[in-house]
Amino acid sequence: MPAVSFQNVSKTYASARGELQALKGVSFDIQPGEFFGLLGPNGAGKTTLISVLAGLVRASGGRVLVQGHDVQSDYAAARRALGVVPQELVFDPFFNVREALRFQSGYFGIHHNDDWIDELLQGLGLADKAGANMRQLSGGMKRRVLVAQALVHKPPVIVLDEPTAGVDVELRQTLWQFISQLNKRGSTVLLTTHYLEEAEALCGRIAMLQQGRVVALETTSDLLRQASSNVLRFKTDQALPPGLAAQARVTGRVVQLPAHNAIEVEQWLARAREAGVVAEDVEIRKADLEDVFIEVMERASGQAQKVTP
Ligand SMILES: Nc1ncnc2c1ncn2[C@@H]1O[C@H](COP(=O)(O)OP(=O)(O)OP(=O)(O)O)[C@@H](O)[C@H]1O
Repeated sequence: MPAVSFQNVSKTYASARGELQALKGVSFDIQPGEFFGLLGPNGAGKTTLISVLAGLVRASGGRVLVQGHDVQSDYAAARRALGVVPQELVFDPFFNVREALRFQSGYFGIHHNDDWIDELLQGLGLADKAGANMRQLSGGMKRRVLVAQALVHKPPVIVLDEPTAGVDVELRQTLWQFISQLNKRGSTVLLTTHYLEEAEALCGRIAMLQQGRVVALETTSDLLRQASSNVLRFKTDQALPPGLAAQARVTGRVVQLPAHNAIEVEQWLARAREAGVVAEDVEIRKADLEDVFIEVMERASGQAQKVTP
């Protein structure tokens, strides 16, 4: 049985400008023990899909099962199997950290949970903050508490919605070490993130969403294999000729061009030179998930419009 099963899920929001179809028939399964990434540009529908999974938003069509439990008709069982770390910092300012975690345990009918609470505090670098009031914690520390809260009932499926948005390197490392450990022990993880290098490093399989549709669903290694094997990168102050501009990803002075081999690299550089473009700091790097993401998004939208993750 899949850990999570999305079956033809659709969601239409009523908005001032009419109806907005945020999800258009999304179907895929996540198997037990997977570390699964859900990627897509802003507005693709990631948070909506996760909100439907968590029972916070009602789907307009289709259904979602968590370990076989329908998130609508069997809400309590589905919710118990899920640990959802929300994007926003929501917390009760009157509790200290340990009290907040005990309270959350009680919500799931779990008493005497201090052994696991201690393990969570330790694993998330919160051990010395157990007695601190939630109000006194920094944003990063609050985020750690949110993760601990989501895990307090030992859910088999962990859902992280952009957990590292705006957090420092140390918290990212602590978080990923701890979540990876839980994943090795058998937990299923569903992660949305705009940090593609994180997704590349952590996720075994990835779904990419665009405008409410799944446009790629593959193992991370298969996705990486699809990419042009290399990328030529250089800096320039000159404008690129149209032939190069159509193929290039340009960020400020930095130009990146897909290149399969040394001949293609030489051809790009020759064309740049002919157009009077002076290339500085030339380097060749391996294609990464960000390159694949951009290729997939451009292919899916059927135009050469540039999309940033
Ligand atoms: N409550 C709502 N009412 C109306 N429209 C909404 C609502 N929530 C989301 N939307 C719209 O649905 C679409 C999908 O939004 P969603 O937040 O799911 O995307 P996302 O992929 O999570 O984006 P981001 O990466 O920016 O978090 C967007 O066009 C958004 O404006």
